[in-house]
Order: sequence, then structure tokens, then C-alpha cells
Amino acid sequence: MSHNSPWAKQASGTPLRRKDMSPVFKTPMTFSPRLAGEQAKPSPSKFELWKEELGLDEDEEEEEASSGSEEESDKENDEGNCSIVEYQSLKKELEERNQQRDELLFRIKTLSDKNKQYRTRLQKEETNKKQQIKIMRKTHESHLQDKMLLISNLEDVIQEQEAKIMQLEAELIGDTSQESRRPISSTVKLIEQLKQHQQEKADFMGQLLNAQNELANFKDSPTASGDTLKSIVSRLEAENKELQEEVVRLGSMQNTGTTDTEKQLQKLEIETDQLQQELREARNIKPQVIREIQTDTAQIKRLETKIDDQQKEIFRLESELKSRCTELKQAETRHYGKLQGVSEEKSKIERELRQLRVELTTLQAKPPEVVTKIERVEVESKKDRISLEKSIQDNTKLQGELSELQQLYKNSQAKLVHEQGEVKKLNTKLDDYGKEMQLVQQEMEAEINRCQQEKQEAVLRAQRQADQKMETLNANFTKMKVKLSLMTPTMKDLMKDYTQLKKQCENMPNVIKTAVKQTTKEISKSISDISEHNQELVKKYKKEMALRKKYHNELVELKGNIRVFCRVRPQIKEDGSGPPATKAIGYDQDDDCVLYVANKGRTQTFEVDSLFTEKSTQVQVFNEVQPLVVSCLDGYNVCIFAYGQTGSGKTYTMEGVYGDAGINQRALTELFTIIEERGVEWQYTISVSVMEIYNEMLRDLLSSDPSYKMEIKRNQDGSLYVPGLTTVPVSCLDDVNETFALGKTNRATATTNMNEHSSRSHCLLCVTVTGVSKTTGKKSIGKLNLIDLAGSERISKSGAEGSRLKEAQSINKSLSSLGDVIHALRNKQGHIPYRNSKLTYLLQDSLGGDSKTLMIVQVAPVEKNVGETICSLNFGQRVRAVELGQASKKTESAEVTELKERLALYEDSPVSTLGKGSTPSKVARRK
Ligand SMILES: Nc1ncnc2c1ncn2[C@@H]1O[C@H](COP(=O)(O)OP(=O)(O)OP(=O)(O)O)[C@@H](O)[C@H]1O
Repeated sequence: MSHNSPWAKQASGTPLRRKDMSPVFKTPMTFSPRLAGEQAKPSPSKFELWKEELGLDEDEEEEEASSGSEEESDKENDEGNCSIVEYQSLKKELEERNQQRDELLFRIKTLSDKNKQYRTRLQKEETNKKQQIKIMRKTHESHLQDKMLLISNLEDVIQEQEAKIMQLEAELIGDTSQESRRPISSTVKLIEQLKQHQQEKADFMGQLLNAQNELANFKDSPTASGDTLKSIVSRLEAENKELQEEVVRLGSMQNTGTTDTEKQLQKLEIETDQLQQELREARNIKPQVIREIQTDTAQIKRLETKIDDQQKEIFRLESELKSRCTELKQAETRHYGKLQGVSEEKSKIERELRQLRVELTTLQAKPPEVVTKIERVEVESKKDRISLEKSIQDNTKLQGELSELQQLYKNSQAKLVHEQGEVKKLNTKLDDYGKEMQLVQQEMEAEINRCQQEKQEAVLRAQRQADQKMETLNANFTKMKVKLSLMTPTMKDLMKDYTQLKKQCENMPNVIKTAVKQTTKEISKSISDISEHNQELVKKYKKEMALRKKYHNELVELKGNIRVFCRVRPQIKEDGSGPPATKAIGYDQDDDCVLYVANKGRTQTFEVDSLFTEKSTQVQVFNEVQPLVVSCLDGYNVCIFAYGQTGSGKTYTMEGVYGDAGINQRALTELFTIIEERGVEWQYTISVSVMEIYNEMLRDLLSSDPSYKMEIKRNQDGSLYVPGLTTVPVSCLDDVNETFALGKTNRATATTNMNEHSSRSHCLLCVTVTGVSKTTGKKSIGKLNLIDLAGSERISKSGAEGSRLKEAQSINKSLSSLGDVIHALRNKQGHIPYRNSKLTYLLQDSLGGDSKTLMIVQVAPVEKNVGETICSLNFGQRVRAVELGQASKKTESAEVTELKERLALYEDSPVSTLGKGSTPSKVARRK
């Protein structure tokens, strides 16, 4: 953060006023006059400020408030306009300031971009530097490789020297005798060879030192790779070993030489040890160096310090070198001393030699023992000379070594200076970049400071303008206040009104609550009234419905309509499951004679005379048909037949199941009960006959030969009868059950598959009730036909073939004949086609005569039977429209009966018919 920042000022101990800190774009409307240092004045209300901001005309306000003078209003108007103009100019200025601020921000952004560019350049320079270091490292490596080559060359030279030494040794050992002959020349040769060896050794040492320096340099160089360092160290070790061996070898060679050389060798050995020590140190430093290599470029600084260390090391080496030079000088002086000693000895020996020569001459005459002595002395003097020469050679060699070492030192120093120069260059570059950065930063800071100053100035200017604005506003406010004082009486009135209204408003929730309560009460009361009314209406409706039914029944009675009941059987397991087994029949809640059938998304409504749902019991069904059944006791012909598709429950309704009897059994039971009740006045006889129509063949199921085809005949009075039909008198329920059982047995013997057969034939139970009044002798003959029709079935749907097809065709024929008859009756046609089928022909009396007829339409409740259900119900609707005319009782007086009996006897005609009302006790003809 720059020190020019306003926050910096605040921190320095002179706290900034809030006013100074407010942003340029602060709305003057929200500025507090107290903060502006103005005299305390009542602050304008929000409403006034809002008006001011919107620039509402003062004039308008005045017009609304009071009828003030026009002059005053004009003045105010001008002032208002003035303030708007000022406000707009302030706004413009603010916008300009904002633009300036944006420009400044843009400039700051460009500066920061520049800064980024500089940074990237710096990074580039750094990478260049790194590359330079890499290149340097590579050159070092190449240097090292050169050195290695040199070492290998030296090795070759050593080998050559070794060969030479070997030769010399051989010469020394093998040719002692020759040497004795040419003592002086061989000694000189040996000395020369030794000198050569020493020079070579010095060369090696020089090389070794070079290698050592290189190693030291390399050790300090952070750029050398760990692996190469490792290999170089190992190579140097090997070289060192070889050199040591060489030294040992040379030592052994010189073993025969002077003790000075031995000392020299010892010194060299010490040096070698030192070198080894240094090598070990280098090896110890090696991992550290590797770690240093692995660090990043930030270690450049460390490198610098290392360079310093190197310099120190160089100084140390210099001092070491110096000490070695002094040592060498000392050795030289020692050598000179020794040489002097040797020369003195030589002169002494020469002297002695001369003496000895003299002696020799004197002794030449003496025995050969003296000659050999002379020779020995000669040899000894030669040896001394050789050692002297050797020492001189050593000395010159050591001087050569020294000069080489100095040269090497100079070279390494020059290198060091060059590298230091490089580092300095890089440092200066870095300094330059730093300076550049500082300059940029300074520029930026100056820019930021300038911007902040401008900002502050703008804020101050805005502040001043806001103050001015506030002054005008305050003036306006005072004027407004005056106006307000003028307005006070009206305001008071208004306030009164307001308080009254407020009170009213406060009371409003209670008023509303009470009103709501009252209304709720009223509503609930009216609802209860309505529900009561509704209940009453429902009652009335039901009453009406009952009445309607009653009247309808009466009407039906009068008109002789065929009654149509409907029974919906419950769902059974044969219906299956899934969508086809869903229920498709619904009922009306209020009207128990209406049912709905859902078919393909549409609902069809059917009305019947009585409806029995799935829940209806056999008892309920019988209770409904009971009056009809009982009417046969009064001499009426009654016909009840069940119609419907296969499996819709016709047999269940008519015959019932074990333990839950159907209409047939219950009807007879009921008849017996009533007969018993009427037993005082009436004497009744009941006879039954059971028939079936199968494939348009009429069969007597109580006959001994049930397969015999029966015929239907007409009496002279027009009534129908079946000649030879078996009629069985029944007087109790057991008789009835026995008769039914016989009928069933005969039905079973007539076919191999009873069940199939039973559903494929129409079954008729004919009950004849004859009653005679015990008092008047009046006779009544009533007939009750209970018919279980075969199931209607669509051939295409059932896919019937063969005998099944024939059955279906005959059933459909008889049922369609029934339909035709119903159609003709309904349309009151002249000709009714009864004779089209056995069924219609047999039912002629019941359908067309004066009988009471009831059809029970049986339907299955599930979706898959909807088509058949609708067909059956449609048929029921047509049947229901048929008017047969009022049924009449079949009664005759005692005289008529007597006459009839006489006539019968006269005619001697057999009387055992269905239609004639013959005595049921009579046994069938064929029996
Ligand atoms: N109201 C009912 N309650 C209980 N089960 C019933 C009812 N109506 C019919 N069923 C059962 O439905 C099945 C078929 O009934 P039923 O044999 O009476 O039909 P159907 O119309 O006489 O057939 P078909 O024309 O083939 O002779 C039977 O198992 C029967 O017990």
C-alpha cells in the first residue's frame, strides 16, 4: 500500500473526517447537514427528499396545498428549476469524474501489464543465465575428458617406461661382467635413465595435481552431474593407485641408488597420501554436491558463496604450493649440500685414486691381490659420481615441476577470474532489472498517488457543491416550513380525520371478525338448513321414487308390460385378472333401478324395473319376484325367464346352488306356505313338469325316455299343450326336490357332458296350481313357467365348430326368434312370429297372452364382457317396452267346471295337457 493512500493518512494520527472519506458518487440528497458543519436544522422528511429528487414542481404542490400568492410560487418555481439545473450539472460532473477515474484505472492496468512484461523479461534473462551455466558445465566436462585422454596417454608412457626399466634391470643383473669392463659408460647411462624416470614421475605428479585441481573445481561446480563426478573420482582413484604403484616401482628401481632419492620418493609418497586424503574428502562431499545439484536455480547465490570458498581453497592451495616450493628449495639446498659433500668426497676419492695409482704402480710389482683392490676402489668412485649426477638431475626435474605447477595455478586463476567476471555481469544485469522494476514501481506509485489526489480533489469539489446544494435545500426547507405553518389548521382538521380513520381502522379487525363470525354462523345455519332441506328433499325424492315405482308397477300391471329385472353377478375366478377383469358396471346412488356400463370411454345408462347388484342375495331376488309367483295361486299365468350370456348367473338365479336355493325351489316353497295359509278356504293342487329345448328338440325330463322328442299342440280353445308331457303332483318340498333330482338325472342321461349340455339348452320348469274354493266351488288355474334360457353367445367370439356350432346356431336361432317376437309385440304388429322356434312357440301364452311375464337379465360385471352385457341390457330395454295388456285370472265357477268335466267325459278325450289346466295328478300318457 502506498504511503499516499488516504488510509495511510488516517493511520499517521490525523483521523480523516467522514466527509473526506465519502465517495465521489454519493447522492447529495442523503447528505446530513450536521456533518457538513451547518447550523442544526430540522432534517427534511423522506417525502420532501423524494419530491426533490423526482423534481416535482413546487407550484403544483402549492396549488394543492393552499391558494398562495402567484409571485411567491414563481420565485419558488425558479429556485426549484435552479436546483434541478445544479443537480444535473453536478451529475454531469460526477459522470466526468467517473470517466476520469475509469481512465486512471485503465492507465494503472497498462502499467501493471508493463510490470508483468518486465517480469517475464527478467524470467527470460534468468533462463538465459541458466543456459549459460549449463554451457559452462558442458565445457568443463569436455575439459575433463581432455584430461582423461592425457591420463591415458600418460599410462601408455608409463608402460613404455616400465618396459625400459625392466630392460635396465636385466642389464643391471645380467651384464655385471660387461659393466665391469665398461664401468663408467653404463653408470652414466643408468643415471640418465633414472633422470628420465624422475622427470616422468614429475610429469605424472603434475598431471595428478592437475587432475586434483580439476576435481576440486568440479567438486565446487554445482552444475556437474553426479554420475560424471562419480566416474571421474573413480578414474582418479585408479590413476592414483597406478601412480602409487609407479612410485613404488621407481622406488624399488632406485633402491640401488642414493638415499636422497629414497627420501624424495618418501616425500612423494606422503604427497600421494595427502592426495588420497583429499580424494576421500571429495568422496565425502560428493553426496552433498549431488543434493546441491538437485536444488533449483535459487542456489545461484549459494554458488557465489561457493566461489568464495573456491577462492579460499585456491589461496589455501597457493599457500600449500608455496610451502611445497620452500620444501623443494630446502631439498635443493640439501641436494647442493650433498652434492658438495659428494664432490668433496669425489676430490678426496680422486686424491685417494691418485694415491692409489701411485700405490698401484708401486704395487704392480706386488701380487694380484692389490690389483683387485684398486679395481674395487675405481668402481666405488664411479658410483659416487653417478649419484651426484642423479642428484643434479633430480634438482632440475623438481624445478621443472615447480614451474609447471605455477603455470597450472595461473591457468586456474585466470579461469576463476573469467567466471567471476561472468557472475559479476549477471549480477549487474540483475541489478539493472531490479532498478528497472523499482522505476516502474515508482512510476506506478506516482500514478496511483496522482489518481488518489485527483479523486480527493473531486470528492472535495463534490462536497463543496453538495454543501451549496444543501444550503439551497435548507432555504427551501425554511420556506416550506413557513408554508406548513400556514397549512397547520387544515392539517389539524386532516389530522383529526386521520385519527378518526385510524381508530376506525384499528377497530376494523374486530368489526371484520365479528362480521365474519356472524356471516359464518349465518352460512353454517343456512348450510344446515339446506342440508335439512336436502334430507327432506331426499326423503321426498325416495318417497316419490317409491310412489313412482308403485305407480309404474300398477301401470305395468294395467298395461301388462313385461317386467325386466337385472342381476349383476359378482366377480368369479373365471373372470381372470388384469385390465380385462376390471369392473365395468356402476350404480346410481339415488335410483336403485339404474345402472351404468362403461364402454370404450363412454358410459351407457340402463333403467330396469329392479336391479340386483353383486351383493344381492338369493332371498332379496326372490322377495322381489315373490308377489308375481304368488299371483299364480289367484289363477294368473306367470312366466319368469332368465336371459343373459353364458356364465352370467342364469342357472344360479333360477336353480341356485346347494344350501342357497334359487327362484325355482323358493317359489314352490312359498306356494306351499300360502296354500297352507289358505287351506281353510281353498284347496290347492300343484303339479310340475320339467322340459328342455336342445337343438330345437323338446324333451320331457321327467319321462322314462327323456330323449323322446315332444311336440307342442294347440287346444280347441287356442291354448297350447304338450301331448304326453309328464306332470308330477307335488305336495311338499321333498316332492319338489325329488322331482328336480329326477329331472337332473334325466338331463344327464340325455347327454354325455352334462355341464356343457346344460348351458347349451333351455330348461323349463312348469308349475300348474289348481285351486278350488271350499265354499263356492270356484276354481282357479294358474301356471308358473320358470325358464333358464341357454346362454347367448357370439359364434365369432367363441369360435365354435362342429356340434358346438350347431348348438350355438340353434340357441341363437331361438333367442333371435325371441327377439323377433318381442319386436313384433312391441310394435303391436298383426302377426307375431311365435312359431319360428320351439322356445317362442312354447312361451306364446306367456309372451303374448294375458300372463304376467318377468325377464331377469343376467350380466357379468367385468370389462371383457361389456359387449355382451350391453347387448343383453339393450334386449332387456326392448322387452320392457312390450305391452301385453292386463293379465286376467283363470277362474271358473263350479257349474262351468262341472260342465267341462262332463264334456270331457263325453268326448272321452284324454286330458293331460299343459294348456288345458288338466288335473296335475294325472300321470303322463307315456309313463
Ligand atoms: N349371484 C351369484 N353369486 C355367486 N356366484 C354366482 C352368482 N351368479 C353366478 N355365480 C357363479 O357364476 C358361475 C356361472 O353361473 P351360472 O352357471 O349360473 O351361469 P349361466 O348363465 O347359467 O351359464 P350358462 O349359460 O353357461 O348355463 C357359477 O360358478 C356360479 O356359481
